[in-house]
Amino acid sequence: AVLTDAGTRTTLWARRDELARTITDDHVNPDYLPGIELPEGLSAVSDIDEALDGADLVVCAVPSQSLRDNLSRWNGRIPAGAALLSLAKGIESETLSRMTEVIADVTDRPDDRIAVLSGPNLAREVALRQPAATVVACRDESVARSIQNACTTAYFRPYTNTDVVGCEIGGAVKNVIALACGMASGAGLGENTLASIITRGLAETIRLGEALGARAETFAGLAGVGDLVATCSSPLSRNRSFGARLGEGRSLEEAQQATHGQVAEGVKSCSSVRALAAAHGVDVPLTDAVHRVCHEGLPVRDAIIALLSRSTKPE
Ligand SMILES: NC(=O)c1ccc[n+]([C@@H]2O[C@H](COP(=O)([O-])OP(=O)(O)OC[C@H]3O[C@@H](n4cnc5c(N)ncnc54)[C@H](O)[C@@H]3O)[C@@H](O)[C@H]2O)c1
Ligand SMILES: O=P(O)(O)OC[C@H](O)CO
Repeated sequence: AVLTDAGTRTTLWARRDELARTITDDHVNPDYLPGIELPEGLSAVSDIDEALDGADLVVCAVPSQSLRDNLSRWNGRIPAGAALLSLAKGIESETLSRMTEVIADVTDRPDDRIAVLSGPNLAREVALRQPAATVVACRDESVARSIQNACTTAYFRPYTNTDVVGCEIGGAVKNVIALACGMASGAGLGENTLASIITRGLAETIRLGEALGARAETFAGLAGVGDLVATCSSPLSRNRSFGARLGEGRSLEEAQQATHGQVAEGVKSCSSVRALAAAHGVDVPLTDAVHRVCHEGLPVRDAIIALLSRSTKPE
């Protein structure tokens, strides 16, 4: 919708033909964005060849853990000169790869044709055309600028950056920290706790990002603190809502069922972020606590006690 509003001719690919037809003919996506009118010029198809035909830019918006599988099926059909843009915010479980690394691995394209878009961009608010800013990052700044041009509208303001690693780590780790905020909120805790989690969550994001080669200042920007605050504060966030259900005492299975098939990326990425941090000798106590609650059955109350009983240290 943003690309179409920006004047960029856009074809959406959907797996279900029926949904593709509803988007093209009725300009709505009732399962995911009920009550929102999509731009008239936006069309959708279920045939991947039709979607990719003549594309200059391929925007990958499937969940992180399915990107490799989808891209492998699309690979031979992506036009040779096309740039690829990732919207996904996660770390692949099996390989601990960032999404642009998965794209490079599968498509064998150079880094300067692969970009990421990340920022405080809750889908429903963007689709409602509420003002928001974001970051388009690519190692080649001219590619980032051309993608910026392709998606700038009166309500959507992208900034460019060349720090791909920082933008991707910011996007993946904020989902894990939003789960932690949801857990605290679901357990009945208030704003001091949430602000402490957000701030210390940012500290561990920066530690991990710098260890991976990111620039610290990226985390002070939209793809860092911007997205972290939006996701940790909003009831629209699937990650925060998922954490809140766990904080209320529901099981992982019950929390999963309540998502109605939508993805809360942090549930899988908490384990991959934790493993990535361990591989680089980086301490990520909040991520570790989220992993233990989600995957080792640790009650939220015990996770809070464990976090607060660590030895004290300078900020
Ligand atoms: N929703 C947001 O507000 C938002 C904002 C910015 C970035 N993102 C990121 O975008 C990515 C996609 O999230 P989303 O919000 O669209 O998730 P979603 O769960 O709302 O929708 C995912 C879409 O992908 C499809 N899908 C699911 N599994 C698939 C598979 N194996 N192969 C192909 N398609 C599949 C679903 O049918 C659905 O259309 C995530 O990494 C998310 O973090 C989401
Ligand atoms: O709904 P969430 O938790 O996946 O978050 C959506 C976006 O990433 C916010 O920028």
